[in-house]
Amino acid sequence: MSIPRLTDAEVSALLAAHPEWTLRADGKALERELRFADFNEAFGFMTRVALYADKADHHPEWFNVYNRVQITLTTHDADGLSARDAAMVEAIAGMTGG
Ligand SMILES: C[C@H](O)[C@H](O)[C@H]1CNC2=NC(N)=NC(=O)C2=N1
Repeated sequence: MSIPRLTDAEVSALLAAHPEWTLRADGKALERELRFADFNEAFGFMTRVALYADKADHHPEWFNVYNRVQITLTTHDADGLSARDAAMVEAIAGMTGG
C-alpha cells in the first residue's frame, strides 16, 4: 500500500517543533537517542511505544542497550517519511515530555 510522503516543508516544521530528532542523511527517516535512568525505565518506555505502534500499525526500528534507546522512524510503504511518522513523533513527545 503506498502512503503519501511528507513534503519537505512538513518535515522541516516537524524538526523545528521537535529538535531532539534528526533527519537521516538520505532524508527518509528520523532518528533520536533517548537515555533513561536505567534499563527498567528504558524498557517501560519501549513497552508504551510498542502498544502505540501496534494500535497505529506503524512500527519503529530501534536498538536498546541498558538505559539507551535509539529510534529510527520511517514508513516502509512510502519509502520515506509519512504522517504516521509525524504522529509517532508527537506520541513519543507526549510520553517523554519532549
Ligand atoms: C501490512 C502492515 O499494515 C504494514 O506492513 C505496516 C506495518 N507497520 C509499518 N511500520 C512502518 N514503520 N512502516 C510501514 O510501512 C508499516 N506498514
